[in-house]
Amino acid sequence: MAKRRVGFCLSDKKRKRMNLTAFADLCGHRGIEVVEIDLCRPMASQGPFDVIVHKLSDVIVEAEHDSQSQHLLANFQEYVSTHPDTVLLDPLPAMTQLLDRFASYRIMNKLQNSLRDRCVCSPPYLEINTSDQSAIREAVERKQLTYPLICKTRVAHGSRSHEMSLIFSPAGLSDARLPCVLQSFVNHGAVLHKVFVVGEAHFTVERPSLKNFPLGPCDRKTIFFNSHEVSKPESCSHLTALDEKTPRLPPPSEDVMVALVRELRAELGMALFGVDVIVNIDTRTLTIIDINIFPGYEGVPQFFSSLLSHIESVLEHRGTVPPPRSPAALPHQAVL
Ligand SMILES: Nc1ncnc2c1ncn2[C@@H]1O[C@H](COP(=O)(O)OP(=O)(O)OP(=O)(O)O)[C@@H](O)[C@H]1O
Ligand SMILES: O=P(O)(O)O[C@H]1[C@H](O)[C@@H](O)[C@H](OP(=O)(O)O)[C@@H](OP(=O)(O)O)[C@H]1O
Ligand SMILES: [Mg+2]
Repeated sequence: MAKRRVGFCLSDKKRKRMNLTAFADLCGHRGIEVVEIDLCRPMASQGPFDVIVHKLSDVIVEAEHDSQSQHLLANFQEYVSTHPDTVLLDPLPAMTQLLDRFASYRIMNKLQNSLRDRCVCSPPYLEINTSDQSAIREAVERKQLTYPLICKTRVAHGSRSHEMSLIFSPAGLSDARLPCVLQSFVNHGAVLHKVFVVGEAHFTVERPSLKNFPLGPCDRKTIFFNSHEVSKPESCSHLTALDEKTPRLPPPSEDVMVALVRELRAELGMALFGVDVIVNIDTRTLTIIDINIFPGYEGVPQFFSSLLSHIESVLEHRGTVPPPRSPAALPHQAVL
């Protein structure tokens, strides 16, 4: 059989972090050649590719204002449109929607409707595009968002997207940096469950997370933080330190996780993504707070073998994959 070629299009940081060289060795033993794609050179001269695995989130975000990134992206898109048989992990429109929290929160909201009987939800939120303080206060009340609120940048990926804040009162709303989402903070005992999906497989790891806060407005100053300081495996922050008396909740049931991943996989039409969930300490409801494109899979020793199996399965079933559900049917959400 002719050698199959899989191109990888990753940032230097991502390539090193995932140890692509080690993965290429593993693939070599199965007759699959791994090629590192250089987006600065025409892609056609580096092909052909049976599959391309990529994380172009930084390039897509930069291409909004940077002509060099626009050229890199155009090079990629040109190859994709002229080689329709090449399978993309993942399709560009599917992953691009997750770059925008306005879009990904609509997906989370939709998911909570389809998984209602499984007691899965996502916290109420607002899309904020205006600096009109009275309009924001009014919308927070109308939508019955509860304080504290967590404020997240509209752009969901890249180095600037992890700067967040906790807002404790209507007066603190002026600290929100636009455009952003405001989301009700849910007490969850400082435990984050990161679900990492690779094709048909998924793995859950526990991470530190923000500690509990008293419910309701108070005159505390806004807390600014970087999400990577609180929810990486090595994170050790005063914002995650729980009172020792706080009881630990049992982990979410695997049945519910399976249902959640199945629904999300179909909804997104993606194979490499992560979903972050917490368990509400008052209602025990499984609460979705974030969906990530091609995450780090830290703490998942099966990542390489699962990725290889998925690539082999894609190669085997090429041309017979059902199309993803249309992203058009998302509920309307007022933007402020
Ligand atoms: N609604 C919420 N209620 C309680 N805690 C939350 C909520 N949303 C986020 N958090 C906390 O803030 C952290 C960062 O949130 P989020 O996952 O949305 O950020 P991110 O920058 O997109 O993270 P990632 O690195 O996974 O992409 C979470 O790990 C969790 O500790
Ligand atoms: O595996 P987890 O802990 O979920 O962390 C991921 C974050 O969720 C992603 O947001 C990071 O991607 P960006 O650097 O594109 O934001 C992603 O960066 P990476 O693409 O360099 O792996 C990871 O930091
Ligand atoms: Mg994220």
